[in-house]
Amino acid sequence: MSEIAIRAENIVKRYGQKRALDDFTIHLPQERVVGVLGSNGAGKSTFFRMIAGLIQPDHGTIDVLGRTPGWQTNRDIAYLPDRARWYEGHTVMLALDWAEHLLPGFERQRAESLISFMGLDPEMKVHGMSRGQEARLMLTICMARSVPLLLLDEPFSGIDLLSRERIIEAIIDNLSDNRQTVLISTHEIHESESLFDHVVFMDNGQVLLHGDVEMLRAEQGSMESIYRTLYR
Ligand SMILES: Nc1ncnc2c1ncn2[C@@H]1O[C@H](COP(=O)(O)OP(=O)(O)OP(=O)(O)O)[C@@H](O)[C@H]1O
Repeated sequence: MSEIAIRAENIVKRYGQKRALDDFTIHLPQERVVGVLGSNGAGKSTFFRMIAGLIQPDHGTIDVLGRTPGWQTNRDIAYLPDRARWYEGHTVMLALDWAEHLLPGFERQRAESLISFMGLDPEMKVHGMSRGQEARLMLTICMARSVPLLLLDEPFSGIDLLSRERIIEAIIDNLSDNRQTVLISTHEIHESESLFDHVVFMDNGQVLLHGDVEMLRAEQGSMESIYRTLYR
């Protein structure tokens, strides 16, 4: 039995009347690639923000790598948020300089080879980038960090099919030589299905189903067909 990376017990998180997480309980294994799946508003980003220590539960407990999330745990987490902020005038290279100075575990050489794999021009200005180029840069900055936990919130949203495939290839390549736990939230189940070792299906702030992909596949079919059945 593998170790637990994230342990959430009976979490409630409210925004006004809305319960973004509602008695949410999950234990996620270490050193696996976990797909966090669910329709719009299911609570995926709320869960990720809580793991990153950006928001606190109103009720329940969460521990991440054995500790309560907060500024102390953040050096062990590379978080790809659903939106980016860049410095005015930064180029791709300057963004890497910034990351190298500020982000614990950032490996410059790995970042540079990912930049070329992702087809990004190092001199390109970050403010003029397309959504797909920006997503590739954000992902590069996350994946170049040698940290135990990677949180990728919607890394494929708004990205064309070929870029998506390239990103998935980069994630798989990057993982083979790393002992990281990776959480990926996505709606793009069809293309990303091959990535996951473990999946969590969420709805209305709760867990509908979760488990080891091989086992679920043997019992119930592809993740895509399970998704279609669950959210019909
Ligand atoms: N800061 C906020 N203020 C008010 N409501 C919020 C806030 N953040 C999330 N919510 C609400 O909580 C619920 C869960 O949102 P969340 O962003 O976690 O879902 P999600 O599964 O990531 O959705 P999506 O796939 O659309 O990104 C939604 O109903 C959303 O409107």
